[in-house]
Amino acid sequence: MTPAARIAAAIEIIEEIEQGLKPADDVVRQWGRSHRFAGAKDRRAISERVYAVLRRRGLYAAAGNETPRALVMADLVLGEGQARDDVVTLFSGEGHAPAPLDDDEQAVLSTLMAASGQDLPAYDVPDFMLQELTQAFGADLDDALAALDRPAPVDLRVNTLKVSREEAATILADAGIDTEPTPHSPIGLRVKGSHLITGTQAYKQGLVEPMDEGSQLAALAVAAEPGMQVLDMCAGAGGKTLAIAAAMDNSGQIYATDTDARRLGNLAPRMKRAGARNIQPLPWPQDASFEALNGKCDRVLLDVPCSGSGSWRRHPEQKWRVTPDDIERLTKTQTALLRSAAPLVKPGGRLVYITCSVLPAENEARIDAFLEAHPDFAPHSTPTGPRLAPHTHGTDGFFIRSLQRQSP
Ligand SMILES: C[S@@+](CC[C@H](N)C(=O)[O-])C[C@H]1O[C@@H](n2cnc3c(N)ncnc32)[C@H](O)[C@@H]1O
Repeated sequence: MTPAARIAAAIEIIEEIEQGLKPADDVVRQWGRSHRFAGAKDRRAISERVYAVLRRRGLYAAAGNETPRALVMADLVLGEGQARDDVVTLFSGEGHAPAPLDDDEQAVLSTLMAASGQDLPAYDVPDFMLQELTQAFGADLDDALAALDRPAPVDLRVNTLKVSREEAATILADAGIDTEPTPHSPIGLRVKGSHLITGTQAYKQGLVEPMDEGSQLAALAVAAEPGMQVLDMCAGAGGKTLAIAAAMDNSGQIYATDTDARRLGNLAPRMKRAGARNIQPLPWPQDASFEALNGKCDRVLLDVPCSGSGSWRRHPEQKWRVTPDDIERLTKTQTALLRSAAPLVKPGGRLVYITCSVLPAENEARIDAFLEAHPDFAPHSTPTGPRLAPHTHGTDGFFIRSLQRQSP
């Protein structure tokens, strides 16, 4: 593909992402599948362009405007320092190049050429989030936001039901994939270079699963032990459920449930691949109550739905999709989930609340309110502390609080 055809492809992909219906990585992947003529280098270049735009979308939109074509022009000018004539040449309309710039776009290009650092907003985040982010990071705000804007590494969770971390690293190395141990998680490997992990035998045989190191640490913070009764109330497709099953060495019981039956349906094949035998998928009850588990659970995991603001490295499009109304709706759900989880924990057991958000409204504020209303729960320390973030741990942003139910 020519450079101009790659630009046209990036614009097409960004147009679909901007509709807000699908995660950006799904759109990029589907484009690759339906354009087989694009080689690996083309696909990489197109994907890099798309993500460069998504990571600086706020700044680019402020500097020019927010049509996908203008956002890509902004990346060429402000991200790469391309000259005006070169941009006009790329938008030639010839062959597979994007259509020529119209008069309005020529004007946007002039504005972009004149834009200087001082004209641009200091931070590429929605205004309504800035106060929360400042509260969360204080003097580290610049470092934290810069780290949330950088691409994330590919981390793998080693399935210790089948192999040790060292064995998995050797098997991957034999397949041409070099890794290094993750610095904080004892069950993680960080992949060096770019590889399609889901195509490897190690993945197909259930030896490794792609999982951010922060997510691994969050699952380990549940501190589930063999023989325990565990409820994973927001199991989704079971990423953390499977990590907990391995920590329990397949002994005891994990009930995995979710309001989204389709996502939960993806757990069964993953359990099979992982050789996890102590997980019981549980349909979400119509009355949203789990009376049979009242006071019986050693651990209840609440990996609650959240803004995803800790995962902007992987899902930069989320930054501009979440609205203040979403945050309000999410915090209500988080409060309701905490309330319904509390009675399920047995005395001496723990409720573990996890978000992949860095916003205090979804984190500290929820826990403070919960503890105020539930004096029978008290904070229990976790090895990493409550906050993980890219600038401090090299992980996605996570909030993890373990709350122990006191014996009467
Ligand atoms: C952060 S995701 C869970 C990810 C999963 N634990 C993992 O490790 O892959 C949050 C999950 O909460 C579920 N959810 C959304 N609203 C819910 C509700 N009111 N009650 C329970 N689960 C809910 C979503 O369907 C979603 O699967």
